[in-house]
Amino acid sequence: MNIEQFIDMLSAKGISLSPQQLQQYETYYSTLVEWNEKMNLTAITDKPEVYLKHYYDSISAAFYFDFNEPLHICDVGAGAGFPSLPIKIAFPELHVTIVDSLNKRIGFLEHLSNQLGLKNVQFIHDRAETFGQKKEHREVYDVVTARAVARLSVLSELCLPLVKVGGTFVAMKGASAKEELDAGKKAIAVLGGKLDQSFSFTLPQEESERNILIIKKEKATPKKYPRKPGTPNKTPIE
Ligand SMILES: C[S@@+](CC[C@H](N)C(=O)[O-])C[C@H]1O[C@@H](n2cnc3c(N)ncnc32)[C@H](O)[C@@H]1O
Repeated sequence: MNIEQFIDMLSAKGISLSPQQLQQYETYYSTLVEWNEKMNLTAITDKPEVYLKHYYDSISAAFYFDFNEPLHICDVGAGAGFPSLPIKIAFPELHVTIVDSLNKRIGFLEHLSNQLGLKNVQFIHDRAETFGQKKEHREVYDVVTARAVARLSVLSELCLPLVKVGGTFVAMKGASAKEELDAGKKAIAVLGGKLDQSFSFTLPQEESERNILIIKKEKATPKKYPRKPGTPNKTPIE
């Protein structure tokens, strides 16, 4: 996907980008590729592929969920910033907290955020299992996002405790979404969530299936979740 196609396809979805926002995506790309030489951030480095499989794919969540409000989102296991940073560039009013268990990636995100001049972003080095037990992060986020982090049953245990009651967990999944949903139904219910809607689509210019699951937080998550890493006999809630 070249930049003109990126602009046109987003515009067709009602998302228009200013020259400054387009410059931010360009700076994101050059910083990502530069730091990727020193550390493992992404296997995708070809520019049109980054625009399609990282930026456009990340922003596709906004085709199904309205980010056009000053919501506070938490992105669990964002790695090199996906999906939350492409979304933040497109919707600058958002407040974004990223939690990732790999400190090197947090270092990259801090540098990137300075390069991009992002405001209202926070990067935290922690495991979601411990982060979600901290009072200041538990059940406070309007929206929690996650892409390519874990199976839905496990991911729900990491993400739903962070969502405030009435808020939303947006899980970005591949072709295994239906099977993961079947296996994850119990976990979602135990953790206080309920599947509201799911959307299946393919990215432009390629065939692989994408699924966006919109899971509403209906009631508080029991205090024992998320269980700590190393909890004896810990198996997914399935
Ligand atoms: C495969 S990468 C995906 C990164 C990004 N979400 C994307 O779509 O490109 C998974 C990321 O999740 C982080 N991660 C895995 N388990 C985690 C946990 N329990 N708590 C916090 N971060 C975690 C890893 O450090 C890694 O950066």
